[in-house]
Amino acid sequence: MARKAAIIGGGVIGGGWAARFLLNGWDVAVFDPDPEAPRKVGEVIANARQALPALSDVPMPAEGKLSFVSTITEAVEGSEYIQESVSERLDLKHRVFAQIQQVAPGVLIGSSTSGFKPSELQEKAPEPGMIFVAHPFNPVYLLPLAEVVPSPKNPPEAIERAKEILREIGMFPLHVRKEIDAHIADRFLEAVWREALWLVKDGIATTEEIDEAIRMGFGLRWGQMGLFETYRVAGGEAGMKHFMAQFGPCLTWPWTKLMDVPEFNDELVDLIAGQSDAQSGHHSIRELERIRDSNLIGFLRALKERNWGAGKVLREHDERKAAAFFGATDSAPKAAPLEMAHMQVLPGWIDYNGHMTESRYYFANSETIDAFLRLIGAGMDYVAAGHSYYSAETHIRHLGEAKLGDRLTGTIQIISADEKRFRSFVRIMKGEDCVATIEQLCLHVDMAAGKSSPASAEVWAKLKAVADAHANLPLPEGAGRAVGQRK
Ligand SMILES: NC(=O)C1=CN([C@@H]2O[C@H](COP(=O)(O)OP(=O)(O)OC[C@H]3O[C@@H](n4cnc5c(N)ncnc54)[C@H](O)[C@@H]3O)[C@@H](O)[C@H]2O)C=CC1
Ligand SMILES: C[N+](C)(C)CC(=O)CC(=O)[O-]
Repeated sequence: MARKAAIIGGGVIGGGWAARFLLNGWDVAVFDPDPEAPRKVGEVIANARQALPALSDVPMPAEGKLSFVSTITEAVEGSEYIQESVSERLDLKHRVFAQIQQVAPGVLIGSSTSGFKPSELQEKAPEPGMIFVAHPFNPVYLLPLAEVVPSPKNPPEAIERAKEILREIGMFPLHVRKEIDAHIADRFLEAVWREALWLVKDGIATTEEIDEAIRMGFGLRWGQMGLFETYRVAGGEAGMKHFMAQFGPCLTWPWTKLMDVPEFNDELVDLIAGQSDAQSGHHSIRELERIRDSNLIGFLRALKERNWGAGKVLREHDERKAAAFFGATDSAPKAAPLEMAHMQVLPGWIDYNGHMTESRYYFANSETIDAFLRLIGAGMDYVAAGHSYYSAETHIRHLGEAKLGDRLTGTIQIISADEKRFRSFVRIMKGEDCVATIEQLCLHVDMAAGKSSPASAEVWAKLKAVADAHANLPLPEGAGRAVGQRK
């Protein structure tokens, strides 16, 4: 049976949490008194369905069941985990915790609060030890960070359990050891935000110029190395000490107005909102969300390729999903092609006919097969130990066109398999359209001996599990075709 999470508060952040749990196979019950909440959450989930699977190189678990309920009691009933994401007001959060704990004693309650300390959230609660901060980042379904902030009242084992649940849904729980207003990351964001407000208010820069200063430079650096590692490199061969010596004196120069906050009034709001409208008002918020998500996917996939930073978290999550895929009987392979690879058509893939060049279809097949090989345990470790699968024969059919920027998905169906070989049928999908099929025979090889050999028992068991499940599928249209054969 699927595990259940309750999401209390279905706004921007609650919707993101709902999507993350749901797409990782949990049932989700959302409670929010706003009658618009189901629509809003639905739109966030629709975006997430386009985005999150594109980060995965193993089949996603079957989506959980989503329900919108009319009471907190219904939401938390049977829930293993509760995430509170109501508006940022302490009195409201206290009321919500009291209602939850009346009916769900002993259940973990993470709060999305951007700034309240856990000891503040726990005041007057019947079970303070079950309430802690789990502060996410928008979009919650793509960004892995969740700052987990306990107070001394939280039993360490409860916090460890919460961190494990967050890992299971692909997040990176950062344990904040000492509670502090606004945790770690929001202190940072607040500092940058205040500085930016000053720059606009003082007429130094527009909202657009500030955004360019971030996204054309240090914003790109931060996404992959953070602050300290970046500055260490900036110190040159002499490293961090040299960097500090060179830039330390700036600390006493007027390089920041941090503690001096601009007066928050209508004039400031109009100034910022007006410039922001001029900068980005030609896009709807949903459009901006989709642009943001697609950029993040490209960026995160590049990091995943390098097994670096947030990309490492994605790989670890894939490993967990792969283990679950062959583990529990209810998540065993199903009689359906497996969605294995996600790609985007890049400029270098386009030929003189203005569409994706033929060699890239072979590449797309390789991406799909390689992901499948990793899934069945025949990834790079297996190769390093001297065994691999080699391609023996391939037949590509071009059925449609892929153009620059198109997002493609590679699915695989195993037509037949034994200990020494498998015959696969890969479909390269552009949305609902199949733009190409690639049929291939792969042979298992002992690389030192240079000849075919039976796969290891573990690899064969997994390959057989998929082949057995796919044996119930009809033979794909086009399988076994020869070049030039009439339909
Ligand atoms: N928006 C952001 O960028 C981030 C916000 N957060 C935090 O997440 C929490 C939620 O923020 P947002 O989603 O941005 O706000 P939001 O305004 O989009 O959503 C808040 C939701 O809470 C609902 N709500 C109000 N009273 C409720 C109650 N008694 N029971 C259930 N739902 C109730 C509202 O109807 C609304 O849909 C806040 O604590 C915020 O600090 C955390 C990370 C980022
Ligand atoms: C602006 N904010 C304080 C609500 C931001 C966050 O809490 C995190 C984020 O997603 O930027």
